[in-house]
Amino acid sequence: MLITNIKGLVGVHPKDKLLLRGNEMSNLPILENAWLLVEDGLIKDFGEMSKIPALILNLSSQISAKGKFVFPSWCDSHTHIVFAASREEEFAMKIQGKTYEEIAAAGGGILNSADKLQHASENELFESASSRLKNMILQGTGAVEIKSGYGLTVESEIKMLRVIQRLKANFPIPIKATFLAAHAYPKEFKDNHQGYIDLIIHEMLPQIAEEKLADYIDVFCEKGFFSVEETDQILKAGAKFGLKAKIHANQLSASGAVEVGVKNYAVSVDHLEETNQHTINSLKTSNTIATLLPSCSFYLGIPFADAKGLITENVPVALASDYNPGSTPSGNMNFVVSLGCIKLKMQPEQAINAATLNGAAAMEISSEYGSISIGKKANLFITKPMPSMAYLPYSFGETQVETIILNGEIYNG
Ligand SMILES: N=CN[C@@H](CCC(=O)O)C(=O)O
Ligand SMILES: [Zn+2]
Repeated sequence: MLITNIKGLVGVHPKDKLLLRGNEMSNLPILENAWLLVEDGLIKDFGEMSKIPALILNLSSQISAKGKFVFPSWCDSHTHIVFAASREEEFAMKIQGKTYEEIAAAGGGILNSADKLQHASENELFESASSRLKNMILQGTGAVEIKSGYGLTVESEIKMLRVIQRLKANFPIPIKATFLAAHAYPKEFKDNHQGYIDLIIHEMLPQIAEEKLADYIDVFCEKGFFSVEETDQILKAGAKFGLKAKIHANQLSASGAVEVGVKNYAVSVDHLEETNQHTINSLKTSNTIATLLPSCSFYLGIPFADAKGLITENVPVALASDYNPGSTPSGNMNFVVSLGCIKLKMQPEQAINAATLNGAAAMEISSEYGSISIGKKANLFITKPMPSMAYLPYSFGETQVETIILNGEIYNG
């Protein structure tokens, strides 16, 4: 497949650039008036139209992208798209002024989702997650991480991870699975935290490792959920089974979650709405990525993370959707990138890098995805005609994504 007359080929980073931090985040290389050749699902070559080799121009399968931009697909490194039911009754409670913590304490929140998921069949979960994933892909997402965490029993956590495994087998994009049984304490373990942690460590983890059902381990480290000490214990147990950490940190309070993540070599610490200088200091000398989820802040009305502070201090920042039924009922990465600019005050270049190359890095797949480089997977999208690259985040709420290409082939859903 040959794409010609591309107004702007976005994100042509050198192939060995696997993660961006500091000033590098402002550098989004764009090749103007370009062509791109795809072969065997990979980016074979690209260049300027004025220098296109005649041999290539004779290829039969050509797409003209006149006036349009080509982007690497969004890499969404934090989602919870396997769930049994939406929670719009909580939406109404939120509008009345109830906080996330109050809704959870009133039996809503994660436990509400867990109750519904425990009663859903694997097939039902697969069907509904497939439809969400298909919609995300049609909005430009070409790599995704998906968490368990609405099971909260051995059987239902495994059920969720099996659904993710089926999604991996049935979708043409890379999918990473994260084991998040430490998402909330089930009611029966409310006063017996160690009992539930033991269940995670001694019952769930061995089975998950045995069946290779997860790539990462996650903990919701937060007041009222899992303490720093409990998080440490669970992450260390996960590491023994070969699962690296990606954790929910500093969403509602600066509780020491980021620090325990860094201490356990987390690939990423996610959320960070409650960022302070201490949080930033603990990250700046580590290899941990700060994954920010601005559509969660937008929906819950909680603070937006300090993206600028993190970038200034050389911390690599990724953007992800956090798609879930409670705090972010949307997987639209175009909106996430717009919010990155509008609310996190990231420049369009920074936000796009954060949602592509750094998102891929937060799933440890940036050697194959997240930028336009020769030899990388051809997961891309072509926009509608646009005046400039920045028009995409600028025109929030209106999709600019027109054609999806996955593994070098057009994807129609
Ligand atoms: N904070 C923890 N987990 C999700 C929300 C889960 C839910 O409310 O169902 C999040 O990332 O925002
Ligand atoms: Zn989350």
